[in-house]
This record gives sequence, C-alpha cells and structure tokens, in this order.
Amino acid sequence: MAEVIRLNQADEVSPHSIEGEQQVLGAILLDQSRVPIVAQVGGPDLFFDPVHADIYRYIARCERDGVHSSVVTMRAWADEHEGIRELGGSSYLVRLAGYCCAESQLGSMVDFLAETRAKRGLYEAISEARRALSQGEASAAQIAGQLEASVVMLEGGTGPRPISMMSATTTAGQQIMAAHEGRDGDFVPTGIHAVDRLLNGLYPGELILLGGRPSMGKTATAINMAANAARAGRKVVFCSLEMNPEAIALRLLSERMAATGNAVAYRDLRGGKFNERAREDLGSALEEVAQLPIEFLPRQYQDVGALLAGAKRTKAKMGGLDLLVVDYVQLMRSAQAKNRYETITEVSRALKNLAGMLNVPVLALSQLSRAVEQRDDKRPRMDDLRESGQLEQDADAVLFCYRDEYYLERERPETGTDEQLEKWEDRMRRARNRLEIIVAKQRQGPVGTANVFCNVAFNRIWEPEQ
Ligand SMILES: Nc1ncnc2c1ncn2[C@@H]1O[C@H](COP(=O)(O)OP(=O)(O)OP(=O)(O)O)[C@@H](O)[C@H]1O
Repeated sequence: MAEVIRLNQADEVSPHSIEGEQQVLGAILLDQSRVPIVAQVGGPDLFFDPVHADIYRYIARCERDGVHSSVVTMRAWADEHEGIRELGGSSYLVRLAGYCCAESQLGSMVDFLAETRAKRGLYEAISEARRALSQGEASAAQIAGQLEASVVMLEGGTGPRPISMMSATTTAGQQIMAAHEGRDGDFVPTGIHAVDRLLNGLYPGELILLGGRPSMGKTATAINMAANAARAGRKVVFCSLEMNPEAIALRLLSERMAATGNAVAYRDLRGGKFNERAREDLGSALEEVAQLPIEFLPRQYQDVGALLAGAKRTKAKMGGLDLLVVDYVQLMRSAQAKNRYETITEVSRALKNLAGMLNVPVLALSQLSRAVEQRDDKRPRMDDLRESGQLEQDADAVLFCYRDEYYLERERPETGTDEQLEKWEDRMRRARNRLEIIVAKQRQGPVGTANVFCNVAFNRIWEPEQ
C-alpha cells in the first residue's frame, strides 16, 4: 500500500496514511486484545491524525484496565469528543469498524504505520534543518549536528531490531569464554580491579553513569578508567565539556609521576614547581602519556548530534572505538528540549542510543543535586538521580563517587575539648585518601561498593593491599 500524502496548508507533504490508521483502529476496535500488537511498535505515536491517536489511547486504556470497549460502549465518549464529532461522532467509529483489516494483515499494517512514522520524523527533522538554514542564525556545524541528533533519536525509536537467538547466544558464549580464560572479551576493563570485580568491565552498547557531588573524584575516576583502558590497548574518545584536553593530559602526567614514585601535584606541574629529578620523570611520563590511544572532543561537542558526528569521525580516524567518556551530562545540550529536565532526558536517550549505534560502552559523568548534602549520610543514592530526567532508567549501571574525607575536612572542631579533636583526627586518619565507588545499579549483576584509595592532588587511584 502506498502512503496517502496530504497537502497541508503550507503546501508541504508529511508522510502519513489515514487509510492505514483506520484499518488498524478498526481491528482493535473489534477486538481490543490486539492492542499489544500496536503498543509494541509505538502505540499512539503511530497515528498522524491526533483524533486517531485519541481513539487508540481510549481503547488501550480499556485493554490495560480490563474494561470492555466497543463501538457501543464508546458511543457517549465519541459524541463528546470534539475531534470525533467533526468526523461524524459515534458513527465514525462504526465506519472505522468497517475498515478493519484482516487479522493476518494486522502485523504488516502496523509495521507499515511504523515505517510511515519514521519517514514523518525524518521529514520533520529535515524541515527543521531547512528552516534553521534559511533563518541563517545557527552555524552549518550546529544545524548538521541537530539534524544528526534527530536521526539518532529516530533510529532509536523505530522499534526493536530483530536479533536471532543464534547471534545472541554466540555473543554471550564469546563473552563467557573470554572471561573464563582471563582474556579480554569485547568488554572494556576499567583497570580498577575492585570495580571490575563488581562489574566485569564495561560492556558495549551500555550506558554507565558515574555520578557524585563536586570534588568527589568523578573526573579523576573517569580519567583513570580511560587511561587504564587505553593502556590495555582500547581506543578511547574523551569528550570533556568541563576541562580542556591539556588539563586532562596534565592530570595524567601527574598520575604517572606519582605511580613511579616522584609525585608532583598537577597544580604544581602546571605552575612549573618541581625539582630536577622530577624533570626526568616528567620526560618519561610525557612519552608514555602521549602514546595512549585517547582522542579528545572538546567543548564544541556539547550538542548531542555534534557528539555523535564527532565520535563517528574519531572512530574512523582511530580505526575503531572501544570506550566513549562524556564529562559531564548536565553540560550537554539538546536543540529539541524546552527545559533542563527535558534536556537531560533527551541527552540521556541520545547517549544510550549512541552506545548502541557505536556499539561501545558510554561512561557518562553526572553531577548530583545539593539534596545529597542535606542528609547525615552523604553517600549518594539512586533517588538522587530522580530529578535528572531519564538517566536513572536509561543507565545500565550507576556508579557514585564518595569521599568521606572531603566532608570530614570541613567538620574540624573549631573549639571544643582535646577529646573531640582527637576523635576527629582519628576519623580523618581512617578516611585519608579513601574513595568509595558505589555501584548503586547494575542490570546484569549485584550492587556493592568498591573501596579504593584516591589522592585527588595527583589524580591517582590505587587499590588496597590484598
Ligand atoms: N593539590 C590539591 N590539593 C588538594 N585538593 C586538590 C588538589 N588538586 C585538586 N584538588 C581537588 O580535587 C578535586 C578534583 O576532583 P575531581 O575533579 O576528580 O572531582 P569531580 O567529582 O569531577 O569534581 P567536579 O565536579 O568539581 O569537577 C577538586 O575538588 C580539587 O579542588
């Protein structure tokens, strides 16, 4: 069946099929148990005509609530519905029932509507890009980025792509054997063993969120994970919207020097404050860090579409890609979103789609709201993500960084007894350099806490002696 193309007032065409919609509505009107066939490929979104979408919603609600719906039971509702009244009221429902397609054709008719909806989405994205081009305010790169972002959304929303049991089992088998034989599978080790023991590494196609309040060590953790993956031969793209690439390289140099024994804080490195011995170590650190297969996408990539385009381009340049790091989600932009909540939701969906499209794990850093600090126990919890749109749902794993030391430092008793001061000093001693990486969600495994050491001044993370 060809789509019916209706000219709208601006003489532009938008792909849709009124006849197809009527046939599908007729089918579920006669038998509401068919609703799931429509629901699984988009439900109301399949319908171009808003009146049709409303009729679908009504029947789907009845089906969900176990209430019978039919032309007869819907009569009063249809006669009151302004849009349906314009089409003839309840007699329009009778006509719809007459258009019902054969049961054997319902699946392919629904697929046809899904395809038409995908074309509609593409049409709207292109129209939007044309409008932006003719207005001449945005740059070519911004418009291309937005167009690409819309296409990513469409690809993520065109329903599940079938994957055979053969293919799923083969991939699962490869992963199991790689893990069993201690080989690197297609997962990416974080190189922080306490985390890898909990997660088994980061898996392609997954969105891994790394959240925390400022100064908790998120960036330090992400830089360490990226460098460890790179040292294990993985190709990494680091999109830092907060820091420039030189600042990250500086942190890595400091980390390398601390690892080899001649520690210089990255703040001092930047200020040129180090002795002659450190200068030699700096030379070796420069050589080592420069070789790491890490590419940066700087601040200009804050639009989700630009990020996708950048990641694809870098993948081609590097001859592959194994890990994408985004620091951090709240600095990203989405052209379609109207407010902050919508932006995070769009960005979250786009990052998840990106992980699937590029078939890499996406490690996304996320700031948490001040609400954490109102509690006695300031360890972040899953519900701290709640106001961050869709993040909580989209993430396959959620990790939080927490450093007790940071809060304790600020609780030093100004006045008080020696005993109070001693108590505080004792707590500080125990908290010194401790970093908790809390695995608060993992779709495929347990939750738990990886206890490691972290010296933020050197961007260094190390593990407790076993
Ligand atoms: N020489 C130093 N001495 C003490 N603290 C330092 C030193 N250098 C950096 N820091 C602190 O270490 C923290 C850096 O941690 P990191 O950037 O990894 O945290 P984050 O969770 O990503 O925080 P943010 O969201 O603020 O970027 C900052 O609070 C910084 O002030």
